[in-house]
Amino acid sequence: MSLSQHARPVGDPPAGPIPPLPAPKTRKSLLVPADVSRSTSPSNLPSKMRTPSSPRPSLSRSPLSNSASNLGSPRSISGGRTPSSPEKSLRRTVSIAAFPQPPKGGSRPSTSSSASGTQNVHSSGSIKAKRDSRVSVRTTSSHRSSKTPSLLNGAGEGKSILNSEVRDQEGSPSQSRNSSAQGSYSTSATTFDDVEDATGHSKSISKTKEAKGNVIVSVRVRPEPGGAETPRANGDWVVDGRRGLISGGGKEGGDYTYDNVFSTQEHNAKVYDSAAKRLVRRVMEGYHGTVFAYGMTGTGKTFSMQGTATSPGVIPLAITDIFSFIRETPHREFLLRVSYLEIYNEKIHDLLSLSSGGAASQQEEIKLREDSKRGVYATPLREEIVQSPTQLLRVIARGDHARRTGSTQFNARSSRSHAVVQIVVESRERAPAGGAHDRRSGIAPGGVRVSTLSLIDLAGSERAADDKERRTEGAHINKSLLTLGTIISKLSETKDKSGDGDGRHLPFRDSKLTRLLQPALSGNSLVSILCTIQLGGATNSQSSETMNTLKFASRAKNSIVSHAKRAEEAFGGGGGDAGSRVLLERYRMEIQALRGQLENQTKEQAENTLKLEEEQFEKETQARHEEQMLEMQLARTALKERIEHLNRLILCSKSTGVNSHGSMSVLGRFSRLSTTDLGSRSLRSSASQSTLAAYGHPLSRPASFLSAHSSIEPSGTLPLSNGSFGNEEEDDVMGEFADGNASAQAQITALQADLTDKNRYISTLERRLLQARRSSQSRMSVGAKSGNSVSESPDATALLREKDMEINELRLQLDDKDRMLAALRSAARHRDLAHITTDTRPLSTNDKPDINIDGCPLKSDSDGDLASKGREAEEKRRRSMDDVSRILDEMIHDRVKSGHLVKGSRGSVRIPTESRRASESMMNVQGLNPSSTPRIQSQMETETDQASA
Ligand SMILES: Nc1ncnc2c1ncn2[C@@H]1O[C@H](COP(=O)(O)OP(=O)(O)OP(=O)(O)O)[C@@H](O)[C@H]1O
Repeated sequence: MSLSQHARPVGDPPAGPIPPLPAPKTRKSLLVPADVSRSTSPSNLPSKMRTPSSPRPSLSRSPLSNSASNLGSPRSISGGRTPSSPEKSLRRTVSIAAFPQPPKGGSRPSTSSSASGTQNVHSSGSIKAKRDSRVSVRTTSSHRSSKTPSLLNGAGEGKSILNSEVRDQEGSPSQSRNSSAQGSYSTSATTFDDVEDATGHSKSISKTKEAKGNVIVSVRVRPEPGGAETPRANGDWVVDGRRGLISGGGKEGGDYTYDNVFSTQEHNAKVYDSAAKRLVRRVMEGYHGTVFAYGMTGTGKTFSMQGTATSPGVIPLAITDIFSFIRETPHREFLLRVSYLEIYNEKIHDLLSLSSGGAASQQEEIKLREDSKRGVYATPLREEIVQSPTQLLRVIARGDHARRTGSTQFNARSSRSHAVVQIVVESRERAPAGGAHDRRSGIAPGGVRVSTLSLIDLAGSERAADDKERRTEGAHINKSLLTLGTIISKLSETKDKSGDGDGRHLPFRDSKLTRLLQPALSGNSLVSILCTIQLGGATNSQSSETMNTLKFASRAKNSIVSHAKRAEEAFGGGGGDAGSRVLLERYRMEIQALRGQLENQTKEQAENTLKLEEEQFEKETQARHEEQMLEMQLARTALKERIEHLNRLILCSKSTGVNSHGSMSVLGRFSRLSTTDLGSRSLRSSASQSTLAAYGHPLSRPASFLSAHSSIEPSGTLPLSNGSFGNEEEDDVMGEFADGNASAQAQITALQADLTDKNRYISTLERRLLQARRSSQSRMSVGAKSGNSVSESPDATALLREKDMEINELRLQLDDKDRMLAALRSAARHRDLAHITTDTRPLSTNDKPDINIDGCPLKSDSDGDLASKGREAEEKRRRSMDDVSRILDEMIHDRVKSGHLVKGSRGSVRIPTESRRASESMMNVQGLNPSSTPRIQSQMETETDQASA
């Protein structure tokens, strides 16, 4: 929420509560000058620096000469003002020559050329800078000693200031920044040896010192807006960055010593290096750390914490360092999550959940809870896991955008809330079993370590505001800061009494800010407090705020004792909130679980693929079988047709084979059977025999014999001559046809019966085909599962052999049929010959046929009539025989032509090999038992030979 700018006349009397001011423990030295004019230090204001809230017309501004050309040479800076009086030009010196150059290209400025020595804020409004003969251009404001184990690498005692020469050699880090191998942005401070960790003990360091060293208090003096000189009204102030000393402030003032004092020329990079860098690295090693900026509104808290694009502040530099540390620590893995909240009017808002407009009303109320492991924490709070500095900076920038700001008397864009960035660092050894102990970081292998870095930009204290909204905000801000001040004061009292400040009786709950800061203030965390002041405050309230800030900083330095310990390593498998909070471990477990799932899925997939392949194979097999079935069906149809055809032929032959004397039965064409061996079985019966065997019927089924006639077409029905079959059966049959009318009826009946028989036969064949297919299928699938081909299976081989045999049998049967055909032809010829003989013999009454050729009883007429009728009948019969022979010849010719039959050398016909192949598909037809085949074959061969002869 951006609030409208509110201009307020300078010099309004302060209003609102101010923190109580316990007597500072620092010595008071300087006299308060009656007329302190503002003097200003050079300000290297970055281009994107915020503009002051309102110009102060009362201030005389004098842009300070701060060009690079001024660097390196002592100079006296004279502002636009004339010094009011020479006696107020006090002894202060400032190494103006060491003022930093403006940052170039957005990179962090080198602080090697930063100001050092003392800075005298001259009452005359000018700054006299004298180069300290002993001191180089380096600042001496921090790092008293690099060989102490504390956060400061030195005693936290503000007054234990070492000789500047020593500090220059040892304590002050090289200000140059360089890029690491990975291109990371690191400072010289990263190369500091951690004595405590390297040696593994800190025997020589007293506990108190260490505890004190875990709290850093720094004061940063903000340059006057627009480079104006410090007004003289507030007395002379001496800022000695090298000694960490600020002294002055008139009779209210005194000498205040801190861990770091940053003069107006110090850049953010320098501030970070001295005040926060070490703490940040400690956080990466497992300590909790809190950095907060405290000070009056407009003094540069946000500037120090956030910085600008050209001069990044503590937060972006900490982020850079966090990722540098991660890169430099390959043996550990890290997980970072960040949250960002603000306390506005004593309410907590999640800045990462807020839209840029700051839709706070829609948010769930965020409360503070306390947990033995986590300490005090806000919930529910959005946490974002970040993987890169850019990502982290973007998240924070989003929060910044949502933060409430408004215009105050001293700051056009004043933060109206306390903002807390929390970066939770989870880390663990990459190879827990490896045992590679990192000496530099001192991190032992184990579980997950969780530490928190809190970066807090407090809202500025403000005494008065005209605007109601500002007043409300100011009241809340002041109340929380007052509580903070109270706690700090009480901490020092408690410490003085009991020796430790466990905070049992401290009013942490009086404000959300102090509640949130409780773990840090109670000693669980490393603490760095950055107090910002503006020495050239034109108003009483400003100078009083400055004094308050200085006193607060002093109290904090003396009161807060930190016993921060490295966070214990937690294992995600363990219960409890702490365990469940360890995201790194949880993620690792999740990854493991997911990996397991993935493996299972891969297995399942493989199984499914196998199944699919099997199914595919089965489908293919089925398709093959269907093809085979079709082939078999075709073959069956062909066979059926052939049987029908042969039956037709048999009927023809039978009808033609009957003569009036019965000397030539239907089988008479087979001369041996019909004339010489009437008692023997006819070919028809032989054929039927095999057919019946195939049916599984007993041989004694006359109907089946007749079935041979069934397929004959009514038109093709031939009249039987008066004759009988050579056996009883045949006689009976003949009897049926003896009468013309009856014979038609009988023929129909016989045909129907035959048809039934044939159908039954066909269905039997179909059944067997089906059975054969099924058994073949099951065998094939068994073969496929066992990985063997069907042909390799002994069952399959046996089956094939069986089928082969059946095929052979079928072939033989077909041969039988062919031979029968040949025999029929031969019989027809024989009968013709016999007929010629009959023609020469006179007909006698005895010879009269009982039936005519049509099968009708002959009428008893005169002899002449009878003779003539007999001749006619004979003539008819001969014609019909000729017709039959012709038809047979034509059929055979057709067959030969079409390749279904092959003519032998002696005129015999046989089935060609190719045609036989078709019958191979009948391999599954089981039960066609050619038991009589050899005999028939021999008979037929004989007949065929005779016929061809
Ligand atoms: N060290 C500095 N060098 C240059 N400019 C500074 C410095 N400190 C502060 N400023 C400028 O002063 C103005 C106010 O600073 P900033 O907003 O950081 O103050 P603040 O303490 O955060 O105020 P508030 O409490 O009202 O938020 C900004 O324009 C900022 O750029």
